[in-house]
Formats: sequence, structure tokens, C-alpha cells
Amino acid sequence: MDAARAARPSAARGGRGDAVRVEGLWKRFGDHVAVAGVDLTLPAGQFIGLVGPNGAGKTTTLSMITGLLRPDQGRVTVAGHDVWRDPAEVKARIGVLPEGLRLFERLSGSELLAYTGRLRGLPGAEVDKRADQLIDVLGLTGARDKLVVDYSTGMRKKIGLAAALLHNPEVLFLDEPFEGVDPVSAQTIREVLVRYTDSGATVVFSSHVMELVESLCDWVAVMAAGRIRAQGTLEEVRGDAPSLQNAFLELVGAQGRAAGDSLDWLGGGAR
Ligand SMILES: Nc1ncnc2c1ncn2[C@@H]1O[C@H](COP(=O)(O)OP(=O)(O)OP(=O)(O)O)[C@@H](O)[C@H]1O
Repeated sequence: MDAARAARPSAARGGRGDAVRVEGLWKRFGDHVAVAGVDLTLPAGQFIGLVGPNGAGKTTTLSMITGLLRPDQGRVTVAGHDVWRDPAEVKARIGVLPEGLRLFERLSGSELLAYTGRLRGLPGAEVDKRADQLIDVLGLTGARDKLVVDYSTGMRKKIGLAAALLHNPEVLFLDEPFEGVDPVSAQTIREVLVRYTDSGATVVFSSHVMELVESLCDWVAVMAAGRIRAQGTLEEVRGDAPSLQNAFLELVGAQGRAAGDSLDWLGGGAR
């Protein structure tokens, strides 16, 4: 267990009700079933990882939970409000860093945050204060006046995270927040998120990086082929396996697959 996680107070992990409840969620794209009857109960105040192989349905599920994509069937409540019946209540309580984040490219980082804060209904002075602090903590001070179009991948993730946090949401949803982010920035993002969950807020993030999920998360849901294969505390999901990676490979049925057996032509030497 890493030091940041070990140092967290137990109150932040305690039962405060459910941040997210998902019942019987389905989504088809043409003939393809992307999400096949997902039920999830994600406790509040926890660091929650949604893991699964490519194409498992993580992004589709997160998009339906956050009100970005309408399910074919099923019900989602976030912080006690129905996402599709009560969208304004839900949107006020959540922050989202989606996959393929679209930003206003012709605004500078600080203008983007000012605009986002005003959209969220925050007073101007409060927006400026929070934006300055987030820009500073996330190491974007030198880039605050640069246009977003000129930001690197990692800088885009960080300004997107700042925009998602600005209104101090109860639940933060992050799709692959650490992808394309350098180790120093990743550590900064981790610290910001750990501090945020320590205050009782909930983070739900998707990732392929098991070591990261194992070191950060209290609670894990494993998804494969549109279904939830396991959900529970990190310890429950890991079970007797030596690591989350091993448990994951067993759960998604990839254990023992001999990678590359058929690639006998691949390698140095004869062409
Ligand atoms: N808009 C779409 N139209 C058609 N098929 C889609 C669409 N979005 C997702 N899919 C399909 O649904 C399945 C689940 O995709 P999704 O992006 O949710 O998976 P994922 O678990 O997030 O994958 P990854 O880890 O690779 O990002 C995939 O087979 C994908 O091709």
C-alpha cells in the first residue's frame, strides 16, 4: 500500500451511502451489445477503479452514468438523483473528465477555467481564487496564458481535471486520467485526488494499469464483454491472487493465453 493511501483517514472509507447505483444497464450499437445488463453499487467517499480489457464497455458505461449517452435500458442514480429524470441535479453534483476530452481550444487555460466556473454559477472572485490554486497545484502556472490548442496531452488532462474540480463536485468521473501523463504530473494528480477523497468525495476512474488501481483504489469493479465480472473492496476482488493483475487475468479469462505462439516469423534473423 502506498504512503498516500495508507495515511488516509478511515472516515473517508466508511459507509456514507452510495455515490452511484446502476441497475440493469444496457447499450447496443447496431448488432453489437456494448453493455449487457450492468448492475453496480459504488460507495461514497471511496477511490473506485473501473478496470477491464479494451472494448469491455467501460467508456460506454461511464458515459451512461454521467448523462452523456442515453441507455437502451436501465436506471442510474448519482448522489441519490436519477441521471435521466433529474439531469440538472446530477450535473451540479458531478465532475467529468471524459475520454477524448473536447475543450475550447481558442481559450487560454485560465480563460477556460473562468468560463467553466461562470457556467457552473460560481461568483467571479471565487472562480478566480479556485482557478489560481488549481493552476498552481497542477503545475500549469507557466502555461496559464497559453491557448489550450497549444497544450500537450498531459497539460490537456490537467486543465480538464481542473475544470472538472472547480465546482467541488461530490463525485468525480475520470476516463483514463493518467494516460499520456508524465510520472511527475501523475503523482501531482494522485495527490490532488487523494486529498479530494479524504474530504469524503468520491472518485470513479477507468484504467488499464493494474498497479495504479491497486495502489490507489479502495473499491474495484472489473468489467469484460459488457458485464461486471467482480465488484467489491480491493481485497475482495483480489481474493487469494498474488496481485490485482493476476486476479484480473483470471476474471477476464486471459490467464495462460500464450501470447505470440503463432508469431513464429517475428524476430531478428531470417526474413
Ligand atoms: N459509438 C459507438 N458506435 C459503435 N460501437 C461502439 C461505439 N462506442 C463503443 N462501441 C463499441 O462498444 C464496445 C465497448 O466500447 P468502450 O469504448 O465502452 O470500451 P472500453 O472498455 O472503454 O475500451 P478501451 O479500454 O479500449 O477504451 C466496443 O466493442 C466498441 O467498439
